[in-house]
Amino acid sequence: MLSSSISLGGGSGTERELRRLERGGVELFPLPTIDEDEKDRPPTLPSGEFRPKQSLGQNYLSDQNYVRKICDALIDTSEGGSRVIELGPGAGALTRLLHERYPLMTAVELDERAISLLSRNIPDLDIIHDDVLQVNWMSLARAKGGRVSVIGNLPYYITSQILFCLVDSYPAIDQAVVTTQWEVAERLTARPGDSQYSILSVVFQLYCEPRIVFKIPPQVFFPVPKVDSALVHLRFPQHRPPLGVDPIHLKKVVHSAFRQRRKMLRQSLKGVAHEAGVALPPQWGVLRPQAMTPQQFVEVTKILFGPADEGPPRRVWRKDQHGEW
Ligand SMILES: C[S@@+](CC[C@H](N)C(=O)[O-])C[C@H]1O[C@@H](n2cnc3c(N)ncnc32)[C@H](O)[C@@H]1O
Repeated sequence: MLSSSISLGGGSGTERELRRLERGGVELFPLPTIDEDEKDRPPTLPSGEFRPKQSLGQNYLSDQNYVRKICDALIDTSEGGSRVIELGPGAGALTRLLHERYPLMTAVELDERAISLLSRNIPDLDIIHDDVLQVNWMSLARAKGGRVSVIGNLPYYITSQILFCLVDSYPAIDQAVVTTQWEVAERLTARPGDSQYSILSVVFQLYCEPRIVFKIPPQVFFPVPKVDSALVHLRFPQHRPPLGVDPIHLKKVVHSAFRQRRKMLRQSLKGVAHEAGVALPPQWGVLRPQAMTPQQFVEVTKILFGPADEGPPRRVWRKDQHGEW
């Protein structure tokens, strides 16, 4: 049962109340109410529900302005929003507004406590109770009749892995509007020469068009994280030109090059070139990964392994185990 609620809308009174409840051993859980009259008020925090689990990356959105801004960044035109997929709805901060706009949306959540709460508060919400890393995006898009739009305030402990899953299933994805740590957003969008330029930059800029929509301050989450966040928009082009190489080979090249990011390719790709049985031409050997465009990584792969069909979408970029890069 939902019991007494207190406002999470900021102010020292709220903070004091939270600390008092915590000291009293009351389990806290930030739940935005779904009462029509309450729509524009700050979210509320009923006691007696459940405590945010750090192990599930549960930092809940507690600021209605940001809830609205995030939802506004998604434009999906499928009928009833049937192709909108929310990852990690939690207590429903985004879900409430998304479901108003996209009544046929689907949400994927692992935490049973959140699922039972959502089922009570939004009874006709379509929920998949599963690990987001187990979602078969190709089947889901087939079932939905087309490429899907992904949205979510992501659990940060698996952000990159979730995003790599989307890349591995690129034909199934139209767009993704997701929160990430600010540093991850910088890496996704960094250009050659930037200090944040990394594997993430190369891979995501080859498969989609990543863009930072806005910065998000820590204070709009509960519990308050230690880092800034960003809303990132990834647009997956419907007709991306084929890479012209086997993505498994490309992964070998990109990973080996960035494993020794300060070294020239003639050093960092020695093992890969040996495996391919090809000597890297000297003009390529003197390059360093930090200065290479994403397309140049494709070119090096082509030189070493030859041109190839990209093959069907499959697990290439995501790791086998949970974990960040
Ligand atoms: C950062 S919270 C966001 C909650 C809510 N959308 C909000 O903005 O307040 C991340 C959510 O992802 C869920 N989650 C964490 N790991 C998951 C996984 N592997 N599969 C599905 N959901 C997961 C958590 O339970 C939590 O509800």
